[in-house]
Amino acid sequence: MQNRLTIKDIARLSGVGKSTVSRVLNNESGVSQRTREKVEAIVNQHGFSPSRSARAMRGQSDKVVAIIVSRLDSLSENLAVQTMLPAFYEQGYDPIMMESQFSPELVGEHLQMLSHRNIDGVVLFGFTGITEELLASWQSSLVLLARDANGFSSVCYDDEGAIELLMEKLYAQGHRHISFIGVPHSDVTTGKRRHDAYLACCQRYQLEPLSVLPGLAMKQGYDHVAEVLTPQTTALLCATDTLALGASKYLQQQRIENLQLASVGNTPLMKFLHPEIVTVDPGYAQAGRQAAAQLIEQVNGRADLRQIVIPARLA
Ligand SMILES: O=P(O)(O)OC[C@H]1O[C@H](O[C@H]2O[C@H](CO)[C@@H](O)[C@H](O)[C@H]2O)[C@H](O)[C@@H](O)[C@@H]1O
Repeated sequence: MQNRLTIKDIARLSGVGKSTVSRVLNNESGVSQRTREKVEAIVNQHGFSPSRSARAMRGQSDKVVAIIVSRLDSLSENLAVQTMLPAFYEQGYDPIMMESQFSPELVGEHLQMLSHRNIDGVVLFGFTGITEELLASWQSSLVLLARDANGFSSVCYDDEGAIELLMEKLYAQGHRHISFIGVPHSDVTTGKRRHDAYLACCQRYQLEPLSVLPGLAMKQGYDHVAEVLTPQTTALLCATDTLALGASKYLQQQRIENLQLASVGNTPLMKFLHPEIVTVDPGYAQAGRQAAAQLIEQVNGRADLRQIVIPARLA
């Protein structure tokens, strides 16, 4: 019933004009107490709420934001979303969740749909293939997470810093044969930046690098870890906790016990299963909070576009 009634119907049922109903709905002055109560009674009786399009035409906000994650099963993205949601709720925003599956086409479709729905803003977990052109009309109402783009607000992780901290720690522990399992360079952040940082550290510490870059999936960690294990290897640096979980299953099955694992993530699952692992916290929780705060400030005209980088820290 709620969706079928229009302001015109409420006006007719209340015996007043449309503009009076509009004033009551917007809590504006110029309406007598008696009329206000009469209109409110009709509104409540019929569970009426003005349509999205009517509100949009009046330039009013629905206080709805969209969060486009890349994968609903990503541990790291979930940690960021977990702090983002309360930050939005606190400010009266209803978040809706969508998934891109790393497809720029799907992001384009989602954004097009959202632009028809009077959405206030979007937090987009960015990835390789997302272009400034694709996001062009969202400049003031979008915050990118995990990736930056010219002319857009973003909250990024310090990929190089995270690897440097881990390499420093492993080197200080006496490891001189540190292998690396990561993600292909087509993925600029988790892939290229983390691997390049590993190679640079190997050069700095005069270590022989040995790496394999299978991808983001746990099974890939399991399937490929053997390729970087030699009789000399004493430590294995994993670009993500998920890869480390896959690798550790392999090590367990093969009863390889004297290898120090290290990874970027510090996710609760990793801490629970492998408290002995050396991890770096890239700041997923902080990133979620900051992205939500930036978006809210931005869409309310209280903040300029900002590029934020969350510092990594040893856990
Ligand atoms: O295995 P996960 O818990 O999913 O963590 C793996 C990495 O996920 C994130 O990076 C990936 O998604 C980003 C969008 O959120 C994308 O920009 C990046 O290219 C992907 O690799 C996260 O940013 C990394 O810190 C995680 O290590």
